[in-house]
Amino acid sequence: MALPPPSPHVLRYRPLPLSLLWRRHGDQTLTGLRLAWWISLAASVLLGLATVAFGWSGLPLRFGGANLHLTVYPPLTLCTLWVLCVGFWWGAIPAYLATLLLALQAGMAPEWAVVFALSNPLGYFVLAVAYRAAQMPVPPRTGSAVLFFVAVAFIASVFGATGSFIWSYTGQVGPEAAFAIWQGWWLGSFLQTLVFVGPLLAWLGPRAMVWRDAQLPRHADQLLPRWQLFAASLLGVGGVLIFLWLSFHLGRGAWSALPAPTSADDARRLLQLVNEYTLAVYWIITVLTLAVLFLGHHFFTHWTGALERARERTAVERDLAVQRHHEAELARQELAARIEEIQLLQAQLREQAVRDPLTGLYNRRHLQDALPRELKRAHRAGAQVAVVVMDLDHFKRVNDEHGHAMGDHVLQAVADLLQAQTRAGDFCARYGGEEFCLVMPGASASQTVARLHLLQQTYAELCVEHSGTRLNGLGFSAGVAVYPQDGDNDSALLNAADNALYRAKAEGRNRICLAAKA
Ligand SMILES: Nc1nc2c(ncn2[C@@H]2O[C@H](COP(=O)(O)OP(=O)(O)OP(=O)(O)O)[C@@H](O)[C@H]2O)c(=O)[nH]1
Repeated sequence: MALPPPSPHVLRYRPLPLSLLWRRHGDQTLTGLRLAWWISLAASVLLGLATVAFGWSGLPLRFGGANLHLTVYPPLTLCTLWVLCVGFWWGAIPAYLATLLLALQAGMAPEWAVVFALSNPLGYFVLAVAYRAAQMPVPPRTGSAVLFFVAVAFIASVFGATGSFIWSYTGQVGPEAAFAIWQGWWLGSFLQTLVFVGPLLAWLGPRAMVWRDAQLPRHADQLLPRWQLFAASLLGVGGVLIFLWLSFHLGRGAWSALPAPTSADDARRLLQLVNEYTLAVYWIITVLTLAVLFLGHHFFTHWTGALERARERTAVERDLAVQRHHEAELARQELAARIEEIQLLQAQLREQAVRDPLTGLYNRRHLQDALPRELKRAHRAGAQVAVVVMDLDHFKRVNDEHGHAMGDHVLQAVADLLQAQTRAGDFCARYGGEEFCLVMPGASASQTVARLHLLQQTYAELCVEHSGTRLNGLGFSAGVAVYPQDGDNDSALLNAADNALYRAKAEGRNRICLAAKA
């Protein structure tokens, strides 16, 4: 069945708790996993015992000019797969039991066998910590995953091969044989890991991990504790140093145990020992080169990835900022339009508050505000201000004889006339029903009277037409008061003009009276 390619985080090392062997996980019973583990445990023990029974423990091999006794240990392959695909304890326990029983069967003293069996779990511990710390994909399917796998497998093999010393010590072998056993042990488990575990892990690993993640979905990526990174680095450096030290120490022991060469055979043995001795140095150089390659590749991809992510983030933030700026500009324009609308409405309201709706002239309220201002200005300038109160004559008759609508038309016509015939700076207001007030800053009494006569003449000639009725020959009376001589404030002036108007009405209408003549 073709599997979809698993995401990189699925392929990272994620140990499962051993408690899954006896505890339920949600509604998963995980029977298959448990059964597989028990079968592996039994197989490891049987294969371990068979190693001794059938004498598989060492394969003589000539490698790089050195004679080696490669240790072959099948449970190692099985248990390493469990460690990397499922978790440390899942592989460490079968490996420990298999080695323990093997050692006892081989006749090792039980107190030594108990310690001896710890060597493989020690190597597994190194594997597990390194994979957890590096967060590398476990299946060696990419260049950096292969480099990492080889480097870590070497260091784990060195730790796992520490059992060779107990084996040599309890077996009472000489220094020369001890060196050969050590070399064969670590190299055997290293090659086994590369040749069997590597390909199996590349093929089986992704399937096992996809299955594991489907059964036991991960909740969140846990941040790795710093101590694990530190421990992994320490184990890596420590493993290389232990390997160097042990190889040199054992090599020197084997060297000094050799008798001085007296024959060609002795010289060959010496040469062979030198070969084996230098092989250790080659391995260290190889592993260090792999480690440097891995780290270089890892850091390079990490940094370029971080740079790429930062570039993408910056581009997204820049687009966002441009979009926000655009939105802010739109909002600003919208706000400006609204403010303009409000200001227009406010101006309209202000205008409505000071205007008379029928004639469009200023109303009495505005007159009360504006007249004192004009008087103050005139006071500062030492100027005169003429205030006229005018009243249409016999206006009641217009209403009575031609209707209220005609009356309104006449009022509007008077307002138009006043606005047309007043100078800029003068202003007119509707003072009452058919009463108007004209304020003429800077005008003298005579100028005002002359202007009013002109208005009277135009008004008399005016022809107002409404609903087929024409009306003309109209007149008005007016009273004039001039600041400052007729009053020094608005109400005094209006009173004086009102009184003059009263006189004009009393004297027969259609005339202009000055307050000064009272
Ligand atoms: N059509 C109309 N008539 C108004 C308005 N305001 C006041 N009037 C009328 O104006 C008339 C004023 O009448 P009066 O005060 O007797 O004055 P008059 O008839 O002009 O007489 P004199 O002022 O004495 O010449 C009344 O009939 C009011 O109803 C208005 O807005 N429209």
